[in-house]
Amino acid sequence: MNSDIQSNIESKERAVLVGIYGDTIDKRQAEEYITELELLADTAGGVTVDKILQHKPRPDVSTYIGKGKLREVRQKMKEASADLVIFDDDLSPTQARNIEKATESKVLDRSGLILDIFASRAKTSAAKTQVELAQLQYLLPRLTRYWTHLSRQKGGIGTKGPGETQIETDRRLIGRRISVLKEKLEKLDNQRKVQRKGRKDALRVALVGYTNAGKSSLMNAMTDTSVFAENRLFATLDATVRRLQIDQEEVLLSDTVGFIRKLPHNLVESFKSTLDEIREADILLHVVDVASPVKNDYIETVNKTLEELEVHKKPVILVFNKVDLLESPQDMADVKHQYPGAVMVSAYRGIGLDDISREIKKRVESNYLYRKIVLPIQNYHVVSFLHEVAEVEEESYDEDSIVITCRIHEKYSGRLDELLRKNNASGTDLQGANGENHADPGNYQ
Ligand SMILES: Nc1nc2c(ncn2[C@@H]2O[C@H](COP(=O)(O)OP(=O)(O)OP(=O)(O)O)[C@@H](O)[C@H]2O)c(=O)[nH]1
Ligand SMILES: [Mg+2]
Repeated sequence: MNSDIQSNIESKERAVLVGIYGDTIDKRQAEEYITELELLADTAGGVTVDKILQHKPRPDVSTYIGKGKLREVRQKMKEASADLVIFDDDLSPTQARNIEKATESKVLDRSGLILDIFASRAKTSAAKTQVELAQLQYLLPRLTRYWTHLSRQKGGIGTKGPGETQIETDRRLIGRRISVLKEKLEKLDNQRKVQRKGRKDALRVALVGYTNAGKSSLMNAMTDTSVFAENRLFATLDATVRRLQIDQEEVLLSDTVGFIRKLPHNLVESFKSTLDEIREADILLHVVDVASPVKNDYIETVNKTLEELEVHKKPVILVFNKVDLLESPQDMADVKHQYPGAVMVSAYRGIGLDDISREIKKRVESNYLYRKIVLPIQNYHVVSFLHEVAEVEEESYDEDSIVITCRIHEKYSGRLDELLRKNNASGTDLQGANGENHADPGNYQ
């Protein structure tokens, strides 16, 4: 065997995972969550040697699990020669300190682990800056001698990112570093805004979903490109945008960072620019791993995150990916029954991709209005605005007016109405794309 690989395996940190269940989550969910934590630990380069679940309706304020259970954890860690203990929840700085004292080993919580993965995965300057900011904000309240000292000196999981010297310096320095990073992010954000202006007219579609659902794979399948995808969590940290043509419609498809249960709050904040892709999208494709036994939980987590981002009112197309993994046609029928509007696809096999395009088209059509605009003559800037943003179908001029019939996206309605108001013009809604007749809301004479 290659000696590098050998040493890599040997150097893997051994982790014991700990979680609780009771009031808010039942045992089955807790088991799924701790399996997810195992995958997170694996993604971070660790190996899980034991998993411990305790029935405990509410976490203990000072030690999270009970004192007796903590002794058991310590014992099991010794037996399994574990290097660290990872909790499937966020620990308060006090809890973390107490647990560390009691177990005499490195302690990590869910946020710390996720931050560590993000740190090792960040490639671009923006992602690196965002992760460092989130890490420092996470670290600041935990910056006490004992905990930091022990955790940091041992190296390994939970210690990637800002180096030892930075962390050991006093809070003021970290505070200053935080402002510098924030400034840097603001600059990057402005640059992105400028870039985005150039593409404002195309339809914007964003892939969102739980981590590992197959968003990047779907992006690749739909656009015939190769965006990094793998069976580990958080393969994608930066938004990638690709062009796509659906009939005549030009579509910009963006891949985004995956969501996860209890995504650290400051991490969500610091990924603002990535999440702007979602905020600015016209349509969201919510990708779900259809083969997961906890897909309903995933859907719920994603919906909650979308709500937190205040984008839940956007049109969403639910896309069940990985249908190739379903064992029977009945499984497929069950999902269809539970989620009637959803699209069933396989990024691997290229199944159902046309259905996604068809759904996108359907949503787009329902967003267009047919309008007849009557303008006093010489209002050429209104004419050129219409030519810029709408599909002009008829245009006629006589001595005192210009009459234009056009198909216009509803997102321009506000701007158009304002222009009409300012210019003493009138706009009549003709027929919506869905065949309804609309009353005339826009006579501004
Ligand atoms: N069987 C099967 N596996 C798939 C399919 N699509 C994606 N996968 C696998 O699922 C895993 C995750 O895929 P990604 O495309 O990286 O998922 P993602 O949603 O972009 O994940 P993050 O970027 O980590 O949030 C990879 O191992 C893919 O190969 C599919 O249609 N069928
Ligand atoms: Mg991805």
